[in-house]
Amino acid sequence: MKALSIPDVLAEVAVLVKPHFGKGKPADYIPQLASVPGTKFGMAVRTVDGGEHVIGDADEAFSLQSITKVLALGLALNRIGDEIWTRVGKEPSGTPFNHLSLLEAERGVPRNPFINAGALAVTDVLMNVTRDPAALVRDFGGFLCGERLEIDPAVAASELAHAWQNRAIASLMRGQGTIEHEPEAVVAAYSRQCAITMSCRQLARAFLPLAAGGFSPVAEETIFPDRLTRRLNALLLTCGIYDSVGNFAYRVGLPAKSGVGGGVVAVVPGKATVAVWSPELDRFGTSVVGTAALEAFSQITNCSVL
Ligand SMILES: NC(=O)CC[C@H](N)C(=O)O
Repeated sequence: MKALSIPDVLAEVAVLVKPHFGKGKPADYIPQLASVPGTKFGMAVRTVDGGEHVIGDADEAFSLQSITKVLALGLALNRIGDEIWTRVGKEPSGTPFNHLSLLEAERGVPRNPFINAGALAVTDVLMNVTRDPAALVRDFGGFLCGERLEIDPAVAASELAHAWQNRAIASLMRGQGTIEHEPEAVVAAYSRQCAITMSCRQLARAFLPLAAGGFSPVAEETIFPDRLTRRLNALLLTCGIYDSVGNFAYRVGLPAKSGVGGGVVAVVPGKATVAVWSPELDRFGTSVVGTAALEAFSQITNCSVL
């Protein structure tokens, strides 16, 4: 990264993203998320050497949604290791995150752990080690950011009440043997996991091991071996932004994960994590302003890994 100070960069980014408000819209298929004001914008940078810089609504908690899939995968890899890859692949899907078409054609084995099918398979694995996988993921995230986290019960209930597509995915996988537990229980656990909330500041802290060779400066503990950290970043780079991951890599050039709550967290390996939140989404389910902010950040600081 260039020598420009990070607070100056954040201030510049906040100006540059202004024209992008109003171009997307908050998720409406989970009704509880539709009511979050589209004008929200927060951003946090945490550097591996302890720097922390925030701007805007960076301390307001938002719904993590698919960003939790990275934490769940990290837990599953730590608990059962490479066996996870017998249940789920490592390829970009090229289809929307909640689609079934490939799943049926590919015998119930999801393309990757970050589409809904893959995340449901990971939840199913975690159900073998705990009765409450969502609480395990919440507590893991809390450990990584050094603060207690919450699961928003209204968001969890709202998603579960409308989770017909995810029920279909889970049923298909149960039929094919990719998941072992009752589809309804897996979908309920997954919906609760998606409803975990964090602020940008907490999110940047929680993902710091992915920028620091697996070590968490916040928890003062090695979370992942270095090789696994590289592999998680490879998955983020190729599968973290669903079926617009190519466009995101072209514009931002960083491993990252988005969620339909409007959060996006990006990793600058060896240097920092950058978390941004803004609820208006593009048609692929990623924050419009969040992507623009990370694109500006990456360009100004010249931190793209590509
Ligand atoms: N892309 C997302 O954030 C999707 C998560 C959401 N809970 C779902 O399953 O549809």
